Amino acid sequence: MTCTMPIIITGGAQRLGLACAKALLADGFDVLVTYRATKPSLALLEELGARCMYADFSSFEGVESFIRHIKQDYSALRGIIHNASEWDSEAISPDPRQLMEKMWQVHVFAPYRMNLAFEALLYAGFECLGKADIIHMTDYVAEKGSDKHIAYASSKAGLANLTYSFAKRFAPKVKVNSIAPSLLMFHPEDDADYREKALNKSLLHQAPGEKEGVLAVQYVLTNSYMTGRTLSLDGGRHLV
Ligand SMILES: NC(=O)C1=CN([C@@H]2O[C@H](COP(=O)(O)OP(=O)(O)OC[C@H]3O[C@@H](n4cnc5c(N)ncnc54)[C@H](OP(=O)(O)O)[C@@H]3O)[C@@H](O)[C@H]2O)C=CC1
Ligand SMILES: Nc1nc2c(c(=O)[nH]1)N=C([C@H](O)[C@@H](O)CO)CN2
Repeated sequence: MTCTMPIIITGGAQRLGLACAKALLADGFDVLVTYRATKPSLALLEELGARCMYADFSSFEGVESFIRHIKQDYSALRGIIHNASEWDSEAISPDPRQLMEKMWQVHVFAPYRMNLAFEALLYAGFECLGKADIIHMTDYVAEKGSDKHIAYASSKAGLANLTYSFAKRFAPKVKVNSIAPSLLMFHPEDDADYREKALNKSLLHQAPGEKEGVLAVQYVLTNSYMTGRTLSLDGGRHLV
């Protein structure tokens, strides 16, 4: 059993999760990142002081195994950021049952099961540090739906709803909030036409990058009077 009280970032070996891990390490947090595929970023994170733990949330057993490892190694947690996600579409996933199960497994069941399992550890973190947080990384489409990512959007809406229930259940010790981004960053393979259309979906016409997601996480973690809420990061997309 170690004496650190980490904040867990699921799926933290790339893009937003990685940027959050680096920023929170610089802010002085103990950071534990979960990864599935091995990536060069893991060595860098370990060099910076993070612990990197393999976890695959695509099965019930994978979630249970991760919970067992955390409970074995820690008696308290500063928090958990449910960032792990897959943005699968109906176009690339022809089997509706498989797609829906996959999206709800990673975006709803895994966070739900972990939140319940880590209740006592989060309370212990609160007793020691005076703060404990759960952050759900949802999506703008949880509110509006998406014609090309129907199952994905529904599962992010499920995750958004968990925010309300866990905020009630864990109050006043653990704050539970969502961050709901719209476009943060493109993928290298996105073509010019796609990029233009995506940028035009918001009032601010930006793909702001990881840094805006990081700032949102830092705000939620610093804040002491916000729970059961969603911080929207969408460039005013709801007004277009
Ligand atoms: N990027 C954007 O513009 C937007 C992002 N968001 C949300 O913000 C968050 C971060 O986005 P982004 O950085 O782009 O995410 P990415 O898709 O780039 O990364 C997600 C991470 O989750 C991990 N992951 C996926 N499935 C599983 C699983 N079953 N078990 C364990 N780990 C898993 C992946 O690991 P591996 O590669 O090893 O599978 C990967 O490291 C996500 O929740 C996303 O939905 C919302 C709106 C816009
Ligand atoms: N897990 C992921 N979720 C999302 C991603 C992603 O790359 N991984 N990307 C998006 C898009 O940026 C979209 O918001 C605009 O094209 C949404 N969710």
